[in-house]
Amino acid sequence: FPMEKLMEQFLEQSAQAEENFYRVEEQRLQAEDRRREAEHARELHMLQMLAQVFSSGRPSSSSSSTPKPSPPARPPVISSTPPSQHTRGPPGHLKRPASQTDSFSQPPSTDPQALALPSVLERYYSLGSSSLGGMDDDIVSLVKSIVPPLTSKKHKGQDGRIGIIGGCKDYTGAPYFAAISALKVGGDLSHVFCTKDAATVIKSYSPELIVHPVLDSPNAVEEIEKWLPRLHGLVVGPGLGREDFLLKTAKEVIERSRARDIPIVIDADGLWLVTHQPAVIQGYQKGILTPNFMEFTRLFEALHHEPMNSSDHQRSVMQLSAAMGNLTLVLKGEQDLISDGSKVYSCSVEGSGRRCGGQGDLLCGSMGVMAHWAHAASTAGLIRGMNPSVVAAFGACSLTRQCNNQAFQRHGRSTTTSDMIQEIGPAFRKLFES
Ligand SMILES: NC(=O)C1=CN([C@@H]2O[C@H](COP(=O)(O)OP(=O)(O)OC[C@H]3O[C@@H](n4cnc5c(N)ncnc54)[C@H](OP(=O)(O)O)[C@@H]3O)[C@@H](O)[C@H]2O)[C@@H](O)CC1
Ligand SMILES: Nc1ncnc2c1ncn2[C@@H]1O[C@H](COP(=O)(O)OP(=O)(O)OP(=O)(O)O)[C@@H](O)[C@H]1O
Repeated sequence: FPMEKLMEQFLEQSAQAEENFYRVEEQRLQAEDRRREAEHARELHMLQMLAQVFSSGRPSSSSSSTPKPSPPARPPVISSTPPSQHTRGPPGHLKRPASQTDSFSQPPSTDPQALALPSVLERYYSLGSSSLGGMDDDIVSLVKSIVPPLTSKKHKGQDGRIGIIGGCKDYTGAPYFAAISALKVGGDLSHVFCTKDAATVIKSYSPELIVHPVLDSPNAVEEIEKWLPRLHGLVVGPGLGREDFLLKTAKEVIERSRARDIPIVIDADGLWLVTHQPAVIQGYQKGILTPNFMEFTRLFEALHHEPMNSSDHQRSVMQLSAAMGNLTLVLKGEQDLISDGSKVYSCSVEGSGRRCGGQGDLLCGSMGVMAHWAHAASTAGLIRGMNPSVVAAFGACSLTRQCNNQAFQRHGRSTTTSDMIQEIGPAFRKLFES
């Protein structure tokens, strides 16, 4: 019947049309695959180039305890520079401060690969900070590798005996925060060397701390020096105050700790001392300074005898670190900028908008322990190609910010540093043990 024939034709035509559709769709998908593969290969190539640039710019970890000779007059131009120049792309919290001068800029390039590099770098960094992917992943895995395993073979003290130089009549909270944070991160013993009138107060906060009321005694340096052979790390400054006698004691303790090759983190009033006498720590590769913006500006202007260019923090951090003899420097802020004078690392782990006092004490206390772990790991050959002080700084910054984030989720506006300290364990597990 004609009707049957028509139907047959119709079915044939629709089968044909369907086949054509699938053929075209398959071709389209194959073309898409080829395009993706080409893009992937190009990015891989760019990342390899980037890795080469980074590895050629990395400082040697073997130089950890040897003071470097004279610092370069101008920080070297290295791989971290391009991200500071890009103007499009990453979300606000990932952006590097834009360079205002051209002293860090590369000459214009006609090489297509070089032209493509900024966009890959941009992607590389934007993968980085918020998700702990990309470059942050590399450093986070280094931080993981310095964390000592918990085994039944160890005795008390092996995972870190940390000394805090600070605590006076006015400030008892700061040394407590630093010392308890050192313990909560995984250090075994925390010693606080404070003034007599601060000691009972600090002891009463916590039975976990060992408190020595010696900082204002006439033979303070000798009293503290007795403990130095037992200490793995020193944190100088939280709640120290600025009295001349206390600063003089702190200075001599730093010098004697340096002579013993002990990692030293300097914060708060310790930075006041460094601002007036930079030589006390200059060139010491196991030293880390942790200034907030105010402390950084003071230190920068003292060393450079000129106002800081506050629109290019990245450059200023490199400059100051170089002027301090390639000391590791952490400029705390919306992003923490970490540099040992050769390049700048940014830690942007999400924190919160809550800025209660004492967060810097948590940071420097935990950094004291991590500095010990990082240098011990470096000596054991566990981390290569990266300055151990930078690894420790990055670890402590990530941890502090993560604690801030977690505490804020629970307590919101009423978050205090004590709430953040409660979060050290879970935050540490999340970042470094998962
Ligand atoms: N519970 C305790 O015991 C605690 C004790 N602590 C101990 O106190 C001691 C003194 O330390 P410190 O930081 O208050 O002194 P200092 O450097 O003179 O700064 C003061 C001025 O700087 C400014 N300013 C600060 N940050 C800034 C920024 N990011 N960006 C810009 N500006 C900034 C700010 O100026 P303002 O905004 O008020 O005009 C502020 O007035 C030290 O021993 C420390 O350990 C603390 O650890 C807290 C918990
Ligand atoms: N705007 C910000 N956003 C997110 N985190 C921040 C911000 N500012 C500082 N932090 C974090 O808070 C920590 C302490 O930095 P802060 O600038 O409060 O130090 P500080 O002023 O020396 O502290 P303290 O009150 O102990 O003296 C750092 O680890 C930093 O990462």
